[in-house]
Amino acid sequence: MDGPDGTTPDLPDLASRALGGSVVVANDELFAERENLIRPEAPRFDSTEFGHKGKVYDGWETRRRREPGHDWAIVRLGAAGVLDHVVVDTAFFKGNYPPEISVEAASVEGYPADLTRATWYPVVERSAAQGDTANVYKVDDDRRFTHVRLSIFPDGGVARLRVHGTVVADPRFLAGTIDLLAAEHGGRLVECSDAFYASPANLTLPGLARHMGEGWENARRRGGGNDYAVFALAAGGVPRHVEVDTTWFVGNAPGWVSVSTRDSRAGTDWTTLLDRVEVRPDTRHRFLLPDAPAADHLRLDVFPDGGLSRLRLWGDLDPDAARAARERWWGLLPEDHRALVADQAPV
Ligand SMILES: NC(=O)NC(NC(N)=O)C(=O)[O-]
Repeated sequence: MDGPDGTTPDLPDLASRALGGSVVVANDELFAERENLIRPEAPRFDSTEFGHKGKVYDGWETRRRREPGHDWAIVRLGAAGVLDHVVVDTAFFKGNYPPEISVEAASVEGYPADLTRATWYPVVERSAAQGDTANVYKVDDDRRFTHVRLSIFPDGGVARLRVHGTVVADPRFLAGTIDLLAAEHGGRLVECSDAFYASPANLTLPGLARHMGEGWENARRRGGGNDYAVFALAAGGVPRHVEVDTTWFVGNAPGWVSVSTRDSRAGTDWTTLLDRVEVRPDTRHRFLLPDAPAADHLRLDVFPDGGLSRLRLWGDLDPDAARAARERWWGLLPEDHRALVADQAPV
């Protein structure tokens, strides 16, 4: 189902700090720090809070411009990918929002010091923005980008920048035994029974959860049945072991869990890898998966309900998936990036 203006809903925010994004540089941030732009949580506002430089805002805010020009900030995406839509959220910026914005994107190899010298491609033309509004802009560009540059005309404040899209991992780093479920590798939530408090997509974020709110939490189940989540793996591969982390879930961990996989490439049905097993609260469990078949989807069942903070499926890409990942990456690289890594072209 489409979202507003043909956007695809439920795609991850590639810029989010939760995925490792960073606001690398901005030309000005006198009133409010650029880093706020990519905080994962919703922006907040306290009408009574003033600091040394003026009203405190949970966002990025530049000073009133007294000369021609405009303000800008560059964001390194936590995970590179193909962009679907950008949200420029001006929440609480009412008399000081930018009336117009534009967004460009770049595909950068390595870690250059000066990102202003990258090749920047327009992905959202200069467009009107409203104050105190989550402004949504569709992106129609099939290339894979690593960075975005938000420009605001002429100046003002933006609470959050969300860059929703599909992760396309660099296949050179998908070697060896990796977490086949990780969002940063391209793993994604396909469906779930209940995300009342927080989405199961959180289970695939990098690092450990810092509190219960960073995991998946469903509501207390009052009827029959059990809660579940289905994920597409980053790429097809052979699972070695699974990590089921209930850390922070003390009074609301599941009683039992099971894990199944299937290979949609071969059209196979679900195979149970981990039969219903009892789990403990606040514990990182690891279960070996000997003789697991190749798979590209995973289903987690929790009984009867309950939350987890992380789910990892460690395994190795199979040769077909590794080849497909390299061809996809190469096909989506912008021309200037392809020229830099010509020796990496798939054979
Ligand atoms: N009340 C304000 O927001 N004023 C100014 N901004 C801050 N942060 O104080 C301004 O001029 O945009």
